[in-house]
Amino acid sequence: MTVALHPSIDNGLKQGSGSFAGGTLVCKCSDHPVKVGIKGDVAHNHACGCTKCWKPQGATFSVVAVVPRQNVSVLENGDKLEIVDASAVIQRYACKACGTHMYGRIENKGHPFYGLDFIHPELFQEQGSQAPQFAAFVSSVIESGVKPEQMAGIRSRLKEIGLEPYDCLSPALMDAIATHVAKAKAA
Ligand SMILES: N[C@@H](CCC(=O)N[C@@H](CS)C(=O)NCC(=O)O)C(=O)O
Ligand SMILES: [Zn+2]
Ligand SMILES: [Zn+2]
Repeated sequence: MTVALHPSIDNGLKQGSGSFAGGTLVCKCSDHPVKVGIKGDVAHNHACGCTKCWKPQGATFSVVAVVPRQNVSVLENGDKLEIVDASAVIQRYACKACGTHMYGRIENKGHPFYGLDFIHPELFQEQGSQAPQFAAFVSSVIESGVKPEQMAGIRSRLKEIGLEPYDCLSPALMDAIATHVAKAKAA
């Protein structure tokens, strides 16, 4: 049996249209779902193995991407949202009823990713947003109960579907973070 990573990638990556104009993220509630509007396409979409990012039932990885925070607006039933952990760097707004994380926001203006919100593209009603580009925090899945001996199979399945596995973020994002830190130190 192949390793289950996440339902939206287990049958292979679905490439984005390249011209996704944005759409609406909808939580899992059948009654009064939370709806969040997103303008434009997502960026840096990736699978994340960390314990903090929301995953659907049975998934080993989260699929998460960023959008400019000004492109995010709560459209309906925002009273159902609560911050999962106010002390986390990323404040994740989840539906109190179904637990789905609708967006994550960084309030620390000095953070390298300040200005970007984290969202889960699988919650779009619409098709065509950017496909995942890589897998991050892969070793962290062990913290959720994956056995270390399963890791070789997980990494090889990620590579097979075209997601290079990293145990932190991708080199491009790690370089962007380090560049931000170096500039802040020099200032
Ligand atoms: N090994 C840790 C890693 C957590 C972590 O650092 N997650 C990254 C990727 S989402 C992060 O930026 N977290 C900031 C936050 O969760 O606020 C875990 O799995 O809990
Ligand atoms: Zn809900
Ligand atoms: Zn994560």
